[in-house]
Amino acid sequence: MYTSDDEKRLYAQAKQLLEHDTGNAADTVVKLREAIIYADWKYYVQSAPMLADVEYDGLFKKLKDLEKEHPGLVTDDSPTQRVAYGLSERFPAVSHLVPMLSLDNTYNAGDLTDWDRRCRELAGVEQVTYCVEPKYDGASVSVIYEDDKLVRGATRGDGVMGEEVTVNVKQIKAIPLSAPLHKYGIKQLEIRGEIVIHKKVFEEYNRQRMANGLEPLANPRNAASGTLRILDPSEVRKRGLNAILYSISHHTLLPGAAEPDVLNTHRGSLQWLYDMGFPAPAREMKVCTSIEEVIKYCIEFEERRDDLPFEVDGLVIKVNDMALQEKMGMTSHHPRWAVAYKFKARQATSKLRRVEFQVGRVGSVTPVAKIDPVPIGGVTVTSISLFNEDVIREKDLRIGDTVLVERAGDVIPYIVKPLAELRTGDEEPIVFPTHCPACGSLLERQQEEAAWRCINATCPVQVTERIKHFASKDAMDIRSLGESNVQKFHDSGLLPDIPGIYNIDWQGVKALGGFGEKSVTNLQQAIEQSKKQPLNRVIYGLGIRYVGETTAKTLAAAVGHIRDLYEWDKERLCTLQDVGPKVATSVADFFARPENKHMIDMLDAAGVNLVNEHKGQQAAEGALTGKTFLFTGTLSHLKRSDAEALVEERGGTILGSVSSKLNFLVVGEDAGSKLDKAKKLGSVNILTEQEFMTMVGI
Ligand SMILES: NC(=O)c1ccc[n+]([C@@H]2O[C@H](COP(=O)([O-])OP(=O)(O)OC[C@H]3O[C@@H](n4cnc5c(N)ncnc54)[C@H](O)[C@@H]3O)[C@@H](O)[C@H]2O)c1
Ligand SMILES: [Zn+2]
Repeated sequence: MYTSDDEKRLYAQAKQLLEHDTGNAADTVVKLREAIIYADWKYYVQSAPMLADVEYDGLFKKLKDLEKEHPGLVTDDSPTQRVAYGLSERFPAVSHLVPMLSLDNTYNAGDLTDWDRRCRELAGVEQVTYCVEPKYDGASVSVIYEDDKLVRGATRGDGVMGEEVTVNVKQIKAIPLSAPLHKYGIKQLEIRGEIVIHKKVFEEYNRQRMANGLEPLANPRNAASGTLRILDPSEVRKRGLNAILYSISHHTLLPGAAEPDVLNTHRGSLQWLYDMGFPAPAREMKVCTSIEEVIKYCIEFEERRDDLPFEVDGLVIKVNDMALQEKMGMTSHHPRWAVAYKFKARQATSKLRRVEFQVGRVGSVTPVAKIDPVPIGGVTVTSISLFNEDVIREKDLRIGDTVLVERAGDVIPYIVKPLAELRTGDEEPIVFPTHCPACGSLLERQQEEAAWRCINATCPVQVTERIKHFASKDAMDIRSLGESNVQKFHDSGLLPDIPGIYNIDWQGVKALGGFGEKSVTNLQQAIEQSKKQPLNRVIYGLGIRYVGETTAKTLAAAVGHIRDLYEWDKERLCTLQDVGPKVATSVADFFARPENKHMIDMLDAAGVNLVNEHKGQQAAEGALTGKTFLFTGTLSHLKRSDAEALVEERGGTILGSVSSKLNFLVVGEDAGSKLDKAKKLGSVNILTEQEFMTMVGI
């Protein structure tokens, strides 16, 4: 449909339209339409989005605004006049009882306030009650029940006609095959919802695809919509789809029956569906009586988005009163009584300019992509780790490529893929160095390892990285000795190695300039204090390969003095919890090396604590040993990370999800599906935050 030259031109056109307005409205409208139609094709037909969602929405809004200003420029085939894309010829087409529309979008508090004002004007009331619910990122579906039986399931298709996928919908266990509708006087009921795929199921599915040499799917949405349209229902069943049914779009009554009251409000209808066994978001929904409350909830919810089992790309705000909804009506594109509040974008495109190779503290060489700065999810991204050479090869990345970048929540940004269709032929391969960029030693790669390593123990970059790690927050926590100070001191010969921290020539520091009396005193104090840190922090700070904070705690707990570890061989180390052969080998090698023993002697001489006074007391102290915990919802007294630390300090373990292995679920405000699941299991002890605090004695 599009040649590769077309694709390049349209991509450039879209980017240009986003950046500046061309003067001529008629011309801009044509260009916007062209770009949007192309983006739609990439997104819906090819499932390979070319633009980030915000960019697409930005183009769409520009077109809408221009058309509003110049109504004469609106054409019938403008994307603003279309409901949606997405009909294939694989399944029979069926008409929806009520069109399945899109949603209008908002991105910030200001947009929401404007929308609220328009709502109140349209509704002709002073105050509107809203229901706020998650905007599930999956594939929309419409299901119809008649005479208590599920009779039809359909995709959204073009909004008017959808694909009939009843057999596949019946494979989804969350969707009841029957419901007692007659009891409420209902003959026919059409419900709208979203077919979703659990994040964990999605990850597993992608792992399998990759194991079979297939490219992983970009997101759970594509996985859900793809699966719904598979021709083999038994395959659909295997994929573990889930569903959320979030609104009643149509109903007819049995002859003589009265309209059930529950259908007077959106909230009432969701509760009713939920009580009948439908997967309605009755628990996840919040009723708000003002837009300020809506805004507050939206902001809070966005922070928790990553805790949810499903992908959520925003919230949907709906007018609660059904009579008002009716009164407000819809445009050809979206209902006027609902709006989406979209979370910060997680994807964007940028150009890969070059790749730098960075040496880490254990000598592994990591390729880091330098891209044109691009804002994603509230931060500007310029550098992205590419992990290792294999990742570069698998993704077939080249210098000069346009790349799709994603940054999800706290997760570090990564390159999803290059947009190969935009290549001009001038792209260049990424050449991995054969020698260490810091010291020039020949790099080595062990067979079972992904990374190339510099094995020169005195490699200058490795040395500074090790010092930085030792001083870092989770290790010795020497606050004033940040990364830039370490670098500065090392470069001036004042900080040759880790023990050197305790032997800094302060006159030399003062001579460097930039350090006042006060900052030197602060630094000295921070260094002095670090001498008292517990042994596990020292062990973690030494930067032994594969020894993270947890393993460092295990090692420290097992000995009375760090030198005791000199006597531990691999077999004995393997008897410790969570220590496998790989970790054991690394630990044993570390403590066998004379230079490391020398370093420990130096730390000892400097007065750094190397003993564990609590050896043997661990069991007594570990009041929660063997117990598992999980926190959900918003805690009001404790920070989540502090609460988790309280459990771990007492020997307990934090789990990632609710399962039969979970002993205690601590529930904060607005707890969601985890609480429901725990209640369902019945074996989990549910605690309030206060009960938890009493339990741990604070
Ligand atoms: N990146 C691109 O190139 C590109 C191209 C085309 C479209 N898009 C994206 O797709 C969007 C348009 O897609 P759309 O028309 O599906 O609209 P949408 O994704 O903005 O919202 C509408 C959909 O939200 C879903 N939804 C989830 N939870 C819901 C709930 N609780 N209540 C009501 N609806 C809920 C429904 O399936 C509904 O169809 C654009 O805004 C854009 O972000 C991106
Ligand atoms: Zn080196």
